[in-house]
Amino acid sequence: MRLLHTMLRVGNLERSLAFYQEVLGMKLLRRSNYPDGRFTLAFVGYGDEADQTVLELTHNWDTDAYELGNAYGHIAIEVDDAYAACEAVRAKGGKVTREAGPMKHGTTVIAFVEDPDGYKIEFIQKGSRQGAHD
Ligand SMILES: C[C@@H](O)C(=O)SC[C@H](NC(=O)CC[C@H](N)C(=O)O)C(=O)NCC(=O)O
Ligand code: NI
Repeated sequence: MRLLHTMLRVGNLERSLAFYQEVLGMKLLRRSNYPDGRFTLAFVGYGDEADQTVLELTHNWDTDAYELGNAYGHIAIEVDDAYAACEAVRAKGGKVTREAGPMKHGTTVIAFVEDPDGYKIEFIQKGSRQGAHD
């Protein structure tokens, strides 16, 4: 078995596709409209679904916003340099909600940004994990 995708409901698909492609550098892998169900699915990621876990952005045509609640955590992306990744996101108009640096109570270098719907996305700096727990 392997992880195939994480599904996120988004309020505005074009806005989300612009963010995931232009700000986070993902590729639009496929997109399908389901007129009978009045929704569109768009799969985005850093490589083919045959060997990479991807995001499934779900746009319900009649819903333009969601309550994310307090249970959702984040999606994590590995980056070479979390500090530089945050600067790049800012330069492209993205929102950094937690600056890069060692995580609280641990050593892994992380940062958080938010997507247009408010979903948190974690940057984890490659090779920064030293602690046994993190
Ligand atoms: C290792 C990396 O993938 C993490 O996500 S750890 C990030 C860390 N998580 C927590 O603290 C979880 C417990 C917390 N009470 C919760 O429910 O979110 C985190 O968010 N650290 C914050 C920071 O600023 O370092
Ligand atoms: Ni995490």
